[in-house]
Amino acid sequence: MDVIRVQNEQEMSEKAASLLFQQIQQKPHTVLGLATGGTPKGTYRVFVQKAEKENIDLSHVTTFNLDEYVGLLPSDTHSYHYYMDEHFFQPLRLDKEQTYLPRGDAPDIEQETKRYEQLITQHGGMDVQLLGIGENGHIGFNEPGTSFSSRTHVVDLNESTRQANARYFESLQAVPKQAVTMGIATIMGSRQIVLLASGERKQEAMKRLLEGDIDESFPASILKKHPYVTIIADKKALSLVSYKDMVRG
Ligand SMILES: N[C@@H]1[C@@H](O)[C@H](O)[C@@H](COP(=O)(O)O)O[C@@H]1O
Repeated sequence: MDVIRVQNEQEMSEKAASLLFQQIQQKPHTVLGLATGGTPKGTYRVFVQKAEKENIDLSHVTTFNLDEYVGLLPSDTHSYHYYMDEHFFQPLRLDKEQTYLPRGDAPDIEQETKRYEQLITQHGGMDVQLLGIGENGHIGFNEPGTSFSSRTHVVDLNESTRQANARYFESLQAVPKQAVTMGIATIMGSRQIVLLASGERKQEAMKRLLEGDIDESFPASILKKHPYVTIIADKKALSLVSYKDMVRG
């Protein structure tokens, strides 16, 4: 894993957006794997600004998001569909046919997990997958204990994850109890992975990621087995990491 240490969230966002642009420049038909949460918002903002300013052609890009809450309509302001429309798809004027998320409102949710996994396969998998990290090491919504061989599936969200995400809802009760997420093997199938982390809230997770063992109790640890992972993290997120020699920037 290549670790790039940056000063702050802004620098993290600029570096991440640049990586995405480089990828698209090299391969206009790029399949991007996208993430939600607070962490990638800055990356999307910088990306949108640069795409507009430089009039970058994104017409051949396809996107697949990691996850979606079960039971929310795409029009629900708390859904990841809505988040992506607001921060990325609409500002970039991407077509519905180029942007995919699992449907949390599908009548047959198990069937939806299979459909989504097949769609990813049909598109040849992701070229670059953007990831955040949960405080408990989850990636996508793959909670601790998820099999490393998992494909897109339905998960019961941990109480700690629901609490961490309650800030986006009116109350903890309003946070859905389930989600559809790409599995860990689905994520690992991406040809490149870029994991972002910012702020003190992530310092324990980054320490365990960089210094701990590969274990299903900490889902992100599997990334150590991927040949092409770039971690872009700010000083605060890396403040507990003692393997300074792993860290450049
Ligand atoms: N499903 C998302 C993850 O993809 C994200 O990485 C995590 C961290 O979110 P944040 O970036 O807001 O800390 O939150 C959610 O659980």
